Amino acid sequence: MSFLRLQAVSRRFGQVAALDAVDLAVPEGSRTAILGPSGSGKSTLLRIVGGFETPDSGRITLGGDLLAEGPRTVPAHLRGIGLVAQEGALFPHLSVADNIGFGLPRATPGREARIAVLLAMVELDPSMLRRRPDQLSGGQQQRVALARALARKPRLMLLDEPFSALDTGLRASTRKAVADLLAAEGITTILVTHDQAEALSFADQVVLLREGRLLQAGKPRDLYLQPRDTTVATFFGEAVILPARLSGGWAECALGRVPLTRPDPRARAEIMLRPEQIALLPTGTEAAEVRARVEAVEFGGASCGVAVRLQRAEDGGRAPRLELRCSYLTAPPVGSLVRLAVSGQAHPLLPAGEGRP
Ligand SMILES: Nc1ncnc2c1ncn2[C@@H]1O[C@H](COP(=O)(O)OP(=O)(O)OP(=O)(O)O)[C@@H](O)[C@H]1O
Repeated sequence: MSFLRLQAVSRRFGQVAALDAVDLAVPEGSRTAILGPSGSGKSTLLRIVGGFETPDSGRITLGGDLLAEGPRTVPAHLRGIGLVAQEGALFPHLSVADNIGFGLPRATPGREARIAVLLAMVELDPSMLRRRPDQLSGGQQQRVALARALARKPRLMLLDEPFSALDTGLRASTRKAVADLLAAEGITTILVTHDQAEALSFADQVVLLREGRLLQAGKPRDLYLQPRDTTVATFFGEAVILPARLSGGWAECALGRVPLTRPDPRARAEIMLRPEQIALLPTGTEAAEVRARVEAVEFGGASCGVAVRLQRAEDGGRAPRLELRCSYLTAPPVGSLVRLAVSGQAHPLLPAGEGRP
């Protein structure tokens, strides 16, 4: 059952529809990542859920309680929602202990012990309690901000790009620590991020917004392997998109006959595969094999980009060029002939804008 529910939530700023009739269901204890290009409405959505912004129309409920019905809203401090912002926004003049304990009244029994437990939960050393925020690293500051948000035992945690100021290694380890902690505590969480890989690895549900509209919501694997249309497909990484004839759950395309992820009643459609589904192998002697000529190889560390031109076209068009990947250890030379082996299924795409939820 969904814990947080948004129904037809809209918000305009002058001519701009920051959110346009967004429906969203977030199950209890789950982690949802909101993703989208700059200006797509991610922060507006988070701020409306947190109670820092008011919707023009639509309805929001949390655990059955009404939070907003159009512009009539419950104030932020009565929602039981925690927020960790991009820069942590710690109080610079307060110690770590006082930052964490900020929302706990001084007279709370066991206050000091609770602060110590919260610090341990975010895996910081007790010696840090007396430090000020400027004596901590960026990752440590974000952990303190999380501990502060956890102190009031929120029903819902909102994370607004909390890892974006951290460098790559620290970012991954902090993200994992935060994800593990929130899962262990069973706290329903919404993360706003620009980072596709972060969204796919952090969340149970990924939501893609564009221009205030929800393009697709689903499990990370489904958004990656079964995107609704080309926009969603290319947002989540490199995609091989080819025209195909469809019949009986199969696609006939320049890569041969490939099974579909689901039956599709259309006779023709574009299909999508991820580059890692296509292996580059030495050519054999089979006449039916799919062959391609290597046109370019780009070294990229662990994996190389390999551009190949298929030797066959569908319907007499120009043979497609595919951008594939392989290990630098097995990268074929430019100009050589290779065989392509497809694994998994191809996903039929809808024309842009069709069949939105
Ligand atoms: N207070 C405001 N006044 C006017 N326009 C606003 C306001 N807040 C947001 N907008 C506009 O609403 C749209 C959505 O903004 P929002 O900040 O939600 O996007 P975002 O996806 O979070 O972007 P970013 O990734 O750049 O933070 C943008 O066009 C933005 O300019």
